[in-house]
Amino acid sequence: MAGRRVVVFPSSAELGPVLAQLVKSRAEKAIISHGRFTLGLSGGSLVSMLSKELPALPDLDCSKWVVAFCDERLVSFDDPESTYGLYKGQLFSKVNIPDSGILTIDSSLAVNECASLLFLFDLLLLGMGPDGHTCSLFPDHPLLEETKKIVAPISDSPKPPPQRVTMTFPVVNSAHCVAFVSTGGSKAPVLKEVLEGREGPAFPAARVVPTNGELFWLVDDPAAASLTIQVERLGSGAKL
Ligand SMILES: O=C1O[C@H](COP(=O)(O)O)[C@@H](O)[C@H](O)[C@H]1O
Repeated sequence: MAGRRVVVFPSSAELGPVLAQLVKSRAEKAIISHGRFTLGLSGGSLVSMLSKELPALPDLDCSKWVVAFCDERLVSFDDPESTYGLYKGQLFSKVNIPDSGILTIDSSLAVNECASLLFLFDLLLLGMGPDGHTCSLFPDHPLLEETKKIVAPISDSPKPPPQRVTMTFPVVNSAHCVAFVSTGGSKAPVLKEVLEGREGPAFPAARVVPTNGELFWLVDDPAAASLTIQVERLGSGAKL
C-alpha cells in the first residue's frame, strides 16, 4: 500500500469540497496518464455529498469519465433504494459524464446473473456502515473470502434490500486510490476498531488495503471522536 492517510474535518460540510477536489485531481492525473478516468461510486450518504460538491467545481470536465458502482441494490432504477437511480436524479443530470461511460447493472436480471466488467479503477469512493461493512461486503459473510469473482451477487444482505451485487476485495484492493468517506457520531465506535484494530475478525472495511494504491479515510470530528491514532486535520480549502 502507498500509505494510509486518516484525515479529520470539523464536519462533513468541510469534508465535501476536499473530496470533490480529490476526485477532480485524480481524474486529471488519470486522463493525462491513460486517457480516461475510471471511478467506482458507493451509495448511502456519498450520493448527496457528491451531488452537491462535484457540480459546484469550476471547469469540471467529465467527458472522459467511466463510472461504475462498488455495490448496487438489485431493485428497479426508479426505486428510492437504487444507488444508480439516486445518482441519476441528483448528479448525472448536472455533469457531462457520457451515458456510455456509466456502467449500471441490468436490474431485470436475477441476482446471480448480474455481472460487471473487470476494471482497474483509478479511484474508488467507499462508505462504511456502522456494522463495519463496505460495498455490500458484510461482517461474517462468505463473500469476504471470494477470490475469483470481480463482482458477486448477494441475496441475504443483513441490511435491506437483501439482493445486491458488489465488488469483491480483489478488485477493491487493486485500485490505484481508495477513499473512504465516513461521517457522523454513529460511525465512531466502528471507525476506532477499523483503524486501530480489534480483538476478533477484522471488519470488512479494515480489509481494504490496496496492494499498490493510496488509501484515504476522510472523516469528520464526530466520527473521529474515539480515535487515539495520529491523524491529519484539514479544513475545506485543503488539497489531498
Ligand atoms: O448499503 C450501503 O451502505 C454503505 C454505507 O452507507 P452510509 O450511508 O452509511 O454512508 C454504502 O457505502 C453502500 O454503497 C450502500 O449500498
